[in-house]
Amino acid sequence: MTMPKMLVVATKNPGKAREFAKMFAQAGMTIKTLLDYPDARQVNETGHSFKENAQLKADHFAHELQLPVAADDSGLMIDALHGMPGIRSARYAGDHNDAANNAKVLVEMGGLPRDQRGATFHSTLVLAWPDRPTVDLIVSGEVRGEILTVPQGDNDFGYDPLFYFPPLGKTFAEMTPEEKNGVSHRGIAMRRLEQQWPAWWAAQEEDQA
Ligand SMILES: O=c1nc[nH]c2c1ncn2[C@H]1C[C@H](O)[C@@H](COP(=O)(O)OP(=O)(O)OP(=O)(O)O)O1
Ligand SMILES: [Mg+2]
Repeated sequence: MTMPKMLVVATKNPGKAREFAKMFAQAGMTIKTLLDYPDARQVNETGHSFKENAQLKADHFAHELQLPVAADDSGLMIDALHGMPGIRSARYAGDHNDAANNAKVLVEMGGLPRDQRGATFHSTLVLAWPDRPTVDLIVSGEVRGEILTVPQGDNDFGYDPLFYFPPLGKTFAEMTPEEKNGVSHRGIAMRRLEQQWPAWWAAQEEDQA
């Protein structure tokens, strides 16, 4: 079976792009992202679950680019907010404004004590072959943590400065890329994808031949 040296990850988020570049490099692959295809037609994330949105993005961009594509839909589910912002994480307080989103989380959680600040980061990854939406490969990963009352750390990706991971005693924004990939929702999903994609890929290529 022949795995490609290059894969398109259908994301416009530079934080995700950075993490995927590193993780795929370890698997011997380089990636392109939507930042490399500025003219690609966009898609609205109208799904009702991480899985639906990841599938929507993967299928749309596989068709649009006529290439195999991986997509990630992810977000933060806060216990005390009944799972919000969840699939609305990117647009919780305004479109893709990380600072405003973080500020809104802090306001909504008010002065809740530490034992009521639990949260889950979720990532669903979908690998899609152009125009064959029924054979998507789907994996997911989750990690538990606590929402701090004050942001901590320099990594500027999304909710990372608020997400404290007790086993390492720091927030995702205070971790090295290796540390974060080692424990994160996206890292877990990625390792599940790595186990499954060679067989999946071979089956798609066989189908095409
Ligand atoms: O590891 C993470 N560390 C911090 N924040 C994170 C993480 N993972 C997801 N998040 C946040 C970012 C965004 O507010 C939302 C994802 O929304 P989501 O639609 O999947 O991504 P996006 O719109 O930023 O980029 P795109 O859809 O082009 O991949 O959750
Ligand atoms: Mg999005």
